[in-house]
Amino acid sequence: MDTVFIEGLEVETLIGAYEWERNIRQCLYLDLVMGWDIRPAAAGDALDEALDYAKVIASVEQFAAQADYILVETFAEDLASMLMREFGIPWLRVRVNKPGVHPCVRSLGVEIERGCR
Ligand SMILES: Nc1nc2c(c(=O)[nH]1)N=C([C@H](O)[C@@H](O)CO)CN2
Repeated sequence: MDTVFIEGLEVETLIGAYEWERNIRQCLYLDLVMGWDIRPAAAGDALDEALDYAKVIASVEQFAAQADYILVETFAEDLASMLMREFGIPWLRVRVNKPGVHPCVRSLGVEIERGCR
């Protein structure tokens, strides 16, 4: 399956299990790989046949701005569901990187795949 990807999308959101995290906004870095047949868009050189990554970014930013989760797991699940529903994406991989959590770790988080390839 063809894919459209977005790597290292930086968003700010309310997320975390600890008390000190409930009053701040933190940065997450998101990597998205989304299944999409790119042939119709390529054949007509037509944006309206493409999975418009500018629209995906806008939706993700809106989602993150309104989100309030304890776990990165829940953030990833709900983001994946929203994108599949809103854009008709049949399969995707969502990786949520939460930086600066541990002094010995550059980044940690979760990666999920949902839907059918
Ligand atoms: N599997 C997870 N473990 C932890 C999470 C999480 O979201 N998923 N979150 C935390 C804290 O919020 C931590 O990131 C704060 O530094 C701990 N473990």
